[in-house]
Amino acid sequence: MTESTSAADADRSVDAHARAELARLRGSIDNIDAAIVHMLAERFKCTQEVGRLKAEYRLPPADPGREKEQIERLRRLAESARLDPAFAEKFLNFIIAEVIRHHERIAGA
Ligand SMILES: O=C(O)C(=O)C[C@]1(C(=O)O)C=C[C@@H](O)C=C1
Repeated sequence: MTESTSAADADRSVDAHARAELARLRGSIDNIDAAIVHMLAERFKCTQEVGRLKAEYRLPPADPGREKEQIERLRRLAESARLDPAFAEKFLNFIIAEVIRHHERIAGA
């Protein structure tokens, strides 16, 4: 075997290793994304019920006091999980904004 052939072999095996690692990590990412979708679907099932309850009892769609507690709790959880708390807060606010839109639609129906 020549020197250049063995260098090419080494390159190919690094490529194969990198491709295998990428495929493995992407497999886990796909599983995590699926879990997130399922968890969000369950959360929205609960909030749809909350929306119907609030509409029935003429309660306001948004509850800023509850949101403040949720954000404080989620920021603490994020910190202990080494996740950026600002990101966790933004993510929760994004979800809650969508929930409030659903509540408003239910109340207006
Ligand atoms: O807990 C409620 O009152 C809800 O309507 C649910 C929820 C949420 O998605 O967590 C949404 C809107 C409120 O402002 C607070 C919390």
